Amino acid sequence: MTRGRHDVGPVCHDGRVDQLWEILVVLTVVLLGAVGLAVAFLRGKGGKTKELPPQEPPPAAKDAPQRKANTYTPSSTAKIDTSKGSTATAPPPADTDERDEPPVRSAEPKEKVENRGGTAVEEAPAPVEPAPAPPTEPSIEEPESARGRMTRLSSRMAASNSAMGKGLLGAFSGGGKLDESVWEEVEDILLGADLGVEATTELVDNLKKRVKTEGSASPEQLEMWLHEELLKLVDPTMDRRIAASRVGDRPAVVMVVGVNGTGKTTTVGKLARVLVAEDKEVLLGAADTFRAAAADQLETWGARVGVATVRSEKEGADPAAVAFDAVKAGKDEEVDVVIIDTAGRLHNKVGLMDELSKVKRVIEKQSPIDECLLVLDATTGQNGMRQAQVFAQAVNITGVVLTKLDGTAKGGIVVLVQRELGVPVKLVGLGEGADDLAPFDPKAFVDAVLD
Ligand SMILES: Nc1nc2c(ncn2[C@@H]2O[C@H](COP(=O)(O)OP(=O)(O)OP(=O)(O)O)[C@@H](O)[C@H]2O)c(=O)[nH]1
Repeated sequence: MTRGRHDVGPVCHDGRVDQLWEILVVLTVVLLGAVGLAVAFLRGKGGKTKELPPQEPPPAAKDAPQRKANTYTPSSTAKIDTSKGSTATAPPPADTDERDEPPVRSAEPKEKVENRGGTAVEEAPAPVEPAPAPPTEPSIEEPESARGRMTRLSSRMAASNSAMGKGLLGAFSGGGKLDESVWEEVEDILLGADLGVEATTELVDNLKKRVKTEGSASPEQLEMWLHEELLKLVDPTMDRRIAASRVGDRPAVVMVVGVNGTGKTTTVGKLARVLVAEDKEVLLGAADTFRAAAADQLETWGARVGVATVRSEKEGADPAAVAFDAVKAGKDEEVDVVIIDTAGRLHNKVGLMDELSKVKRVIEKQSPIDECLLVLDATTGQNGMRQAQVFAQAVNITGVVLTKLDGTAKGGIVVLVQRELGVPVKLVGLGEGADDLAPFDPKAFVDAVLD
């Protein structure tokens, strides 16, 4: 028994131990299961994509300055920022995991990257091979050189003035039979072309004299004399140079005046192009503060050829103050020439003339005015001449720009205006194109009219 008990004893003891082990195993399994569930639960929760707060735009985009209008800031440079399109930089890395990769240059222009704002990171353009920078977008136009423009544009003058030339040559085609009716016809044609009474009489008288001296004349001979007499009237001896080079240690100052609609602002823009083509440093002054859009128009003209514009952001600002600032800036920046656009319209004529005189006086506190160009619309004929006289009383006109000569058969206005004002036509506008302004060449003009 004892043995049995003894025998049984250990068996009983072993059984309890087994039970204890079973309980322990079950407990362990339950505990592990609970831990597993907890971990799974936590994982499941944390495994979901965390909603990120809205991303800030990449620093490059956020901090990049807004593209400024081409407005001159006297304290900084007179040149506009011509680097548009040339400073394209790689966008910031799309993901922190990729930061170790070498920086690449974005194939896209910087502007586009900036415009995307916060989404730029996710939509970063595919990097391109780190290669030489892509060619920059040409943002500055290269204006046509002034030389040869008259030749290019003379066909436009010929087209509109061919009636005058054809009429004159037709009148003389009879050769020797030059009776009074022929001379009257010639006079009518010249007067119709706005040559003016004085110049017309002079030309006809001179031709009559030559015919009288020679006894008779062939149509070819008459054509040659007509050419010579017209050229004499247009006067190739006048100095038609534009004062656009530095005078000593200051820039040349060019003031542009004229009635609104004659093409003044357009002419200032075109003139800037002519001068840029001649490697001049130009600064524009938008002193036409009467018409709100005039400064924008001028600024756009300038920006096309990399020329800055001094302007006021305030509509109706004092034009004299703008002109003063422009000339001062031109001096500070040591440009070659400052061109000032002025208003052509005010509530009344006296007001306009007073304003122009004031602009002139105020500019002269900074610098003498080297050139004062009057812009005249060739299509307005005698009416334009009356306007010219009014301007000539307010400011000292040194030259005339005759615009829209492409659209008129009245080319004789060139002679008339020079005679009435005693100043040369220096430039002619022969179209709406940016480079359709040419230095006036008397011979090319007469050739275009008669050929
Ligand atoms: N056909 C032709 N059109 C021209 C010429 N010059 C200027 N124009 C046009 O004339 C119109 C008036 O030009 P603007 O420069 O705005 O005239 P503006 O004298 O400055 O006018 P305001 O600013 O109102 O004083 C524009 O449509 C020009 O394109 C030219 O030589 N030929």
